[in-house]
Amino acid sequence: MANVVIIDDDSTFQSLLLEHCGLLGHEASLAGSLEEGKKLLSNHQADLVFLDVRLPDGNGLELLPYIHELPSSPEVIIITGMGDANGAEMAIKNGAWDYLQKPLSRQEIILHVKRALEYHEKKIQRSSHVNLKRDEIVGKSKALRFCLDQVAQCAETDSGVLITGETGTGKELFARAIHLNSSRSKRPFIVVDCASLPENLVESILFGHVKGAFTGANSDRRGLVEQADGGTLFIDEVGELPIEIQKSFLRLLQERVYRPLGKDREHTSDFRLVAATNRDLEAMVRQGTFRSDLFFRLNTFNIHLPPLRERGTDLEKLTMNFVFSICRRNRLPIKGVAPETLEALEAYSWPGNIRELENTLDKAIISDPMAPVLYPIHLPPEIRLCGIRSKVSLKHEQFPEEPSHHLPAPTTYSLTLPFFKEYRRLQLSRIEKQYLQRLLAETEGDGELACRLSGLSRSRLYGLLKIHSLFMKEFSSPKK
Ligand SMILES: Nc1ncnc2c1ncn2[C@@H]1O[C@H](COP(=O)(O)OP(=O)(O)OP(=O)(O)O)[C@@H](O)[C@H]1O
Repeated sequence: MANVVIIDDDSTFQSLLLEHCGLLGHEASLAGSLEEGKKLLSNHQADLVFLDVRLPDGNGLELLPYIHELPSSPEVIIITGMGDANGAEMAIKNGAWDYLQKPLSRQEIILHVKRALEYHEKKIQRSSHVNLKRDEIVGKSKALRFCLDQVAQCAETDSGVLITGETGTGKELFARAIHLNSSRSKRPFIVVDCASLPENLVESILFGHVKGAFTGANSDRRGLVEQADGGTLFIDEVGELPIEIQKSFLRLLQERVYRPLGKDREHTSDFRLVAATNRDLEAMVRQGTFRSDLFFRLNTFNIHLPPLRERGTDLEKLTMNFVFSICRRNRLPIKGVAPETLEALEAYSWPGNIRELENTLDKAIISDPMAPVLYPIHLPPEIRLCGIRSKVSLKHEQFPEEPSHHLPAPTTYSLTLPFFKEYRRLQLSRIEKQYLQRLLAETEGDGELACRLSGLSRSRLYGLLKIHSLFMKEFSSPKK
């Protein structure tokens, strides 16, 4: 039995859908407006949503991004009374299952409900993260979850995979996760780093050689391709593979045969290929520095890892994990992370991605090993500056209604909580400052009015403004 949510204010259509969902053995719930629909979806594990475009309190399509983020990731069928091509485009771009126009016949309703739910069930089975071994992959942003779904998809097949993404985004980590989740997980995972292959030894390292095959070949050597037999061969930095070797490499991928140097017989190896690059292989093909046939062979299934700056809350999770493991590795007490430090880390663009984050935290912790909390002062100047710049630009924005608490979800801080006193002091100071800034803005610098509104005495208000480096023109010097 599946859960269907119907968000439509048309009572005839509501009853029609209710009746047919019931006949198919599914449970259906009703909402007549955007607001009701949102409430219903937040309390229901929906599998399928029928969403009307014209609702009394707005356009139904506005709900799409929200629905997309729901943990049950339901399918959405957009219903509209009149054809609207722009709406359809937006709906499809936002991942809607279908876009239908009223009136709908009984058969049409049954067909669409059945198809969408069948697809949904398969999707859920495929992307079940419960069984996916994530290795050390930290994060649960939407962008990362999408890549994990792709790993789950690959796990069921033996096809080649090309992982792309900027440096330090975790390409090797993902390659290992693909191996770990595949039927080859008990066999070797062999890494070939094309960027560090000495040009004159590429063939020998990949394919092996027999003693005496060339000057310096003092003994037989098994190549990496042979070692990968039965397992996974991970070709890292494949864009660096010399053009001269690309031809024999293509043959290896097509036929799984190779010839060790000095042997007259060809050998076979049964490996799964996973390749990775931070270079634009298509551009290299256009420039003639990468073979197009090899590119097409590698690019059977592509996983593109997003840069850290596009992973939202993952940065905080990664930071907490790294701080914990770096402190453990160096036998230091586990440090806390001040909210300002997180803000500075979040404001930085991380061209070196997760590797750069880990290295930065490593240096920050070692620079002051006994400090119980990591403050911005421990960070490199360029990252601190980003934090300061973002704070300055925030000042120009409207003040938030509620003070932001910046206490991460309990799980993220469970082992790296800052000291209570320190945390309390920082939060109080932040809230005080926000209050004072708002007071200054609302009273437009009128000291008397500010005292009346806030209930603070003149000297207390002056003192607080001074602490927070704020300025009110009528308070340039306190009255004695
Ligand atoms: N999601 C993640 N969770 C935890 N650690 C991660 C994650 N992604 C990457 N890392 C860590 O970041 C570092 C860099 O990852 P990795 O070597 O896999 O990146 P890469 O994309 O292959 O880099 P390059 O392109 O430079 O070879 C490693 O220490 C890895 O463990």
